[in-house]
Amino acid sequence: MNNITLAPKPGFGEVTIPLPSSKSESNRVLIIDALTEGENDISNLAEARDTQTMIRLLREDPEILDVLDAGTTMRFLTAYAALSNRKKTLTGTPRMCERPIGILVDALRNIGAKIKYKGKEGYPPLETQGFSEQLTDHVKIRGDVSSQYISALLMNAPLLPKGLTLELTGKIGSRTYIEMTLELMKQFGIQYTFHDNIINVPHQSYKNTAFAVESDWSGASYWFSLLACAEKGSLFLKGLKKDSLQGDSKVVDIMDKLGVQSEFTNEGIQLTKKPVTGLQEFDFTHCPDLAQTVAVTCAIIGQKSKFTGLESLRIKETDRIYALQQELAKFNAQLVEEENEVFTLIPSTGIPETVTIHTYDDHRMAMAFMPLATKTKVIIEDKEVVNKSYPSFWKHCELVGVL
Ligand SMILES: O=C(O)C1=C[C@@H](OP(=O)(O)O)[C@@H](O)[C@H](O)C1
Ligand SMILES: C=C(OP(=O)(O)O)C(=O)O
Repeated sequence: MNNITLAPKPGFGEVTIPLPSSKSESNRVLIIDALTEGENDISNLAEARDTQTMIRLLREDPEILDVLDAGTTMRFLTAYAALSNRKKTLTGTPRMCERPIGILVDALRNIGAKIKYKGKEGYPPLETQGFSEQLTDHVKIRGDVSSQYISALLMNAPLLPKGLTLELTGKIGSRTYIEMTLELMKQFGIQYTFHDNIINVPHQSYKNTAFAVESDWSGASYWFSLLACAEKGSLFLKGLKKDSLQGDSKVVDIMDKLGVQSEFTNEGIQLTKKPVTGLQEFDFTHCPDLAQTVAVTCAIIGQKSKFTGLESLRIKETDRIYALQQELAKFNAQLVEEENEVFTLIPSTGIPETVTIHTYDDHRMAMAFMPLATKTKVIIEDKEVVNKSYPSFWKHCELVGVL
């Protein structure tokens, strides 16, 4: 494994970070593009491996779709292949084959798709075996496991002969990602309604359009965190917009409490330091990808806080709760489960001279712990892990001098 060593760097001057494009937006517009007749003018697609994998699999159209470790690619391509009557095998990394997909497969089978598991029931690998007749236009689906199942169904819904009504049951998690899907569909000409827990998409066609993918707010979060942890500095993050499709733009409000002030300009967002405000409570139900960033920030800046909405973290690239607990402990911070799904983040009581961070095949573990370099020497195991969403991450670290 290829380690990377970050030099202690308490502060920096005024630095501009170019930022990558959003893989979530990219992977949606790629599926929508595949479902549109004619040509869309799509620009600024993400360099993320998850997106490059999606592009390659759609272009080369192989019999075996190996998505590697990309959750959206797995879920979106499963629904796409199943409902467009393509016979494909979908597989991925060993971890991908531990990430559940049964809720999506059950919904697709209810609609009329034939799907067979090739290993364990409810998990990849699986085979889509054809779709000849739509059996129903009303499907109930749990909203509390992964919104990606819902997004996957929604994007295909307009092309179903009878359209589709989804009734979401239970708590709805990652709702902002469902809204992102619907808003993008709308930009490509689709009409829908979403009231309470019912989403209705009538049968209709996607319209050709021009679309430029936005910069990635999840990737931006690490720079907010770096500034929160630094003694001094200011950062300009290019390409972020105030009215974003991405729920992770919530990082602006979260980091405002943790000592980072944001000011939007036409080109992006200017970050400066400000005082931290008291004991904090953070709910990650609709922005789960920010949890690691915020946990590490609080641990470093000495901010005790309460975390909820972490349920989906256990089925992501790794069990992110376990991974956080292990790695935070290396600099004497803790993420303690108090009662059912309520956690307390207890900040560091002392940072050792060198900390080595294990990344558990999870890009966000590597990136979230980078700001620890404001306090000490940090060795991050497996530098390539960031390629999943942010291949230029280490290059951007050079701009602030932690590398
Ligand atoms: O739809 C998407 O683009 C995503 C949805 C979220 O997953 P869940 O819906 O499984 O929480 C998020 O964690 C993931 O990084 C990207
Ligand atoms: C959870 C993530 O991705 P996915 O589920 O698409 O693999 C992520 O990028 O943090």
